[in-house]
Amino acid sequence: MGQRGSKQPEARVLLLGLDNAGKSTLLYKMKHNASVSTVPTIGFNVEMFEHLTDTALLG
Ligand SMILES: Nc1nc2c(ncn2[C@@H]2O[C@H](COP(=O)(O)OP(=O)(O)OP(=O)(O)O)[C@@H](O)[C@H]2O)c(=O)[nH]1
Ligand SMILES: [Mg+2]
Repeated sequence: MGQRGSKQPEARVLLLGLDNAGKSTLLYKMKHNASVSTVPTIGFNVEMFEHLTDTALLG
């Protein structure tokens, strides 16, 4: 994610929520742009992905 010199900003995002809230579903939807079936997460999920942002919105 984010090569050196890239103008695309990097961010580390912590996604917190109650059990069964849809955290994993949202994570994999953003990563793969697809709806995936999930099982309850033991521990935590860590994923890296690129997501184009509208830099104008970021200032
Ligand atoms: N109706 C509806 N169901 C959703 C939505 N997002 C997720 N679900 C369903 O909610 C259930 C739990 O989703 P997960 O993504 O596994 O939830 P989680 O927060 O990761 O759960 P834990 O890992 O157990 O904490 C699954 O059956 C999903 O299909 C949504 O936006 N709408
Ligand atoms: Mg989960």
